[in-house]
Amino acid sequence: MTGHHWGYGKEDGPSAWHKNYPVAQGNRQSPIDIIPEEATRDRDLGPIFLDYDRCTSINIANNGHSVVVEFVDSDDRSVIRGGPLDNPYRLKQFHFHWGGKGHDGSEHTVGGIGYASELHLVHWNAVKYRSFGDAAEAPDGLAVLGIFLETGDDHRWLHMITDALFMVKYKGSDTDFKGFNPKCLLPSSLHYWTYLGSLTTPPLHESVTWILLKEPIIVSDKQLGMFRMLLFNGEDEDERKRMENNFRPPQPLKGREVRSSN
Ligand SMILES: NS(=O)(=O)c1ccc(NCc2ccco2)cc1
Ligand SMILES: [Zn+2]
Repeated sequence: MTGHHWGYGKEDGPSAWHKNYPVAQGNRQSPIDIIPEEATRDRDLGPIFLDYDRCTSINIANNGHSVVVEFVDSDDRSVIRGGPLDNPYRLKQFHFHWGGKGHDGSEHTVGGIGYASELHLVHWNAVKYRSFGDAAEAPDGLAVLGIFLETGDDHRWLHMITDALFMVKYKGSDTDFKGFNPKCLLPSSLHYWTYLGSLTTPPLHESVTWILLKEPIIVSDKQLGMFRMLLFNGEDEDERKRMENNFRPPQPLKGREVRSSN
């Protein structure tokens, strides 16, 4: 891996990340396999609140690892709060992880079962830290809301995203993406599992309070197939590598507790 280039291939994929990022073998790595019957039902664990009504999306981009929608995070206009969180955390971006055609591509698994895809809404603790970068290096710096995607009928709002993917086919491309509220991507229930973990891609910082919704959203095979039109490589590179299987497999639990909302 020249420099700190990493990917999802045989040579630069998750099994090689520890060479440049030794924390890959740390004690609070993500994702994990969630075993529902082993999760602790914690009566003190209240509901989460997603105040996204004044959220401001900026753009959609292909960063060579996933497709990312970024938000204005210079004030508390869109935050997640409650549940396991002691402060409100500001929404910074969301992105997806997915598999190859007919293959699962979620990062977390539930009772050893994967989903077709997983959506991550990334938030940072702006009460305690001055920037996302600083928060990303702190044990209570980030909160990522994970939502599983299961295949079935078309998702009524996902087309807003899939319609824009042709504009960001190549690594390093981005385009305006204003007025998108991720509330439209939530399932009906906000019941969740939560545990202390890490970023699931390098730099793999152990700074994430994970909040995983139990109820998946339903998207169609066709919609998911649109994500596979994206490429890992830039327009200038001669090799065309379809962006798929951009997920890290489950990591050792190392004695961590997984809690369940009521
Ligand atoms: N898949 S995820 O939700 O755990 C996730 C979320 C955000 C980042 N950001 C990468 C980063 C953080 C600091 C510098 O660069 C990486 C991974
Ligand atoms: Zn992610």
